[in-house]
Amino acid sequence: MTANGEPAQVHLNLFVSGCGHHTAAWRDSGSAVDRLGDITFWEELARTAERGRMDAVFFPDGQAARTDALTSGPTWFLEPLTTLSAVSRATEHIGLVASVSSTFWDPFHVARMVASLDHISGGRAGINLVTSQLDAEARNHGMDALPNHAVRYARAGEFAATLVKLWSSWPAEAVVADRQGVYTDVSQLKAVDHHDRWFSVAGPLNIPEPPQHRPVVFQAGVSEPGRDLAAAWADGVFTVAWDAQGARGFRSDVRARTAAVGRDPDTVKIMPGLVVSLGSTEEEAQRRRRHLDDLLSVEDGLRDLSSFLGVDVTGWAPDSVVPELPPPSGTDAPAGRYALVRHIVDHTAVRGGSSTGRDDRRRPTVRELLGYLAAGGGHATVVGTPEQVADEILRWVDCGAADGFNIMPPSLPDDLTEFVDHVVPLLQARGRFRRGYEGKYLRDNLLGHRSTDGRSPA
Ligand SMILES: Cc1cc2nc3c(=O)[nH]c(=O)nc-3n(C[C@H](O)[C@H](O)[C@H](O)COP(=O)(O)O)c2cc1C
Repeated sequence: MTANGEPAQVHLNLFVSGCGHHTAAWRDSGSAVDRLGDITFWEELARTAERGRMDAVFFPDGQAARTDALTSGPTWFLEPLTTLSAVSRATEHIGLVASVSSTFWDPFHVARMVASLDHISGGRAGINLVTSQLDAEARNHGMDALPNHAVRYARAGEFAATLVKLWSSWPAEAVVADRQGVYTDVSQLKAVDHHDRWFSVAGPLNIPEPPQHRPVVFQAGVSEPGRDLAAAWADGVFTVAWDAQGARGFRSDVRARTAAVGRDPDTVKIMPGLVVSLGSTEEEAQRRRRHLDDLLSVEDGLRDLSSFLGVDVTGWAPDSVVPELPPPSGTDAPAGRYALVRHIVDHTAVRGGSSTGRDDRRRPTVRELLGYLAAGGGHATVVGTPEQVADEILRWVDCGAADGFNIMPPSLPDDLTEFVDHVVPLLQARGRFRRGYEGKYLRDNLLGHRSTDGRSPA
């Protein structure tokens, strides 16, 4: 519910990933595996998402070739800000969001590139400010390993503060463009003069203020410092949640932190990922999904699962229900991964229902578990009819678990097209999703009129 008692509007982003979020999607005969370097593929996806009136298209990013995984799939992608510059010319309304690493980038570069994208797109740029995750990335940027978590987040906070100062350092009003001879009223320029622990930036930015004033900032970390970073600086949070209960706790915590720093919690939109497989019946949706799961290498999947669990499960039969999980090994297995597998096995409904336990009939089979891990690995998953998917989206929003979702199609473009053609109209018919873009800017469409000037937070 909104403050005036209306049911809340849903927000939807398209979260792109190669041929789709299912790691075996590229092997499907109709996949776009030969188009990953072809800009028209990405333009078409963005146009489909725009036809579905989605808030934004989101391109994740990383800074290392995944040589460990390159044999089993195309894990590369075009550099997102470059790609989005092209996509902006093929679209008119949809927001354009790229991940940017505060660990490897410099705030002046990012402020300049994102301000440029905001100008090019007429006010549709956004970033997902991440702190990066792999030592392999650090080794491409003059480091032996990633800085520790606390250091990464300390730098991220200073990075965000510097970005915001840079974006407002050459106010739009200062550009007079008087052909008699005055281009900029330099008395209105604001020195940045940021000299702190990580960055030393004199400023001002060498581009006038972007149309949105402040391009939209998302954040995607779940740790305490990640949540605090979101509370201080973000307009939205991308998160991962297997069920509504966990998501609800996370959302209320981020909202409380946002209020504690003096910002209106409604100006931070919490958007978990949602993996959606559709069919005109539940059985058809299940069949589509099983088709992708059948393309997975069971051998590779069981090897990865063995490392998650810290015990050898390579002998598990693919089509049997997952056996009782061995206890955590205590030493070898990453605790978060073990907990995730345990949670999926214990809380998953199978018959093609939802990951939330609504249709809880039996535990998943080994192949189904590998499929859940292979498509979004821990993000909420719905396999069902358009009505079931729309119901699930509204159930999460109405119980305070989400403001909307990052839609993660298992296979692209087909699962996106299905979503846009069959789920979006249902949400619109129920009065819960826009039929046209309300605003010119991403910030307006995501946040409504609350912060159109982009000059908050306090
Ligand atoms: C939906 C989503 C998208 C993410 N995208 C990226 C990305 O593109 N690049 C990246 O390095 N990290 C990405 N991350 C990882 C996080 O930003 C963050 O670095 C990670 O969760 C560790 O931070 P934490 O300890 O605060 O959770 C993403 C996380 C989520 C949930």
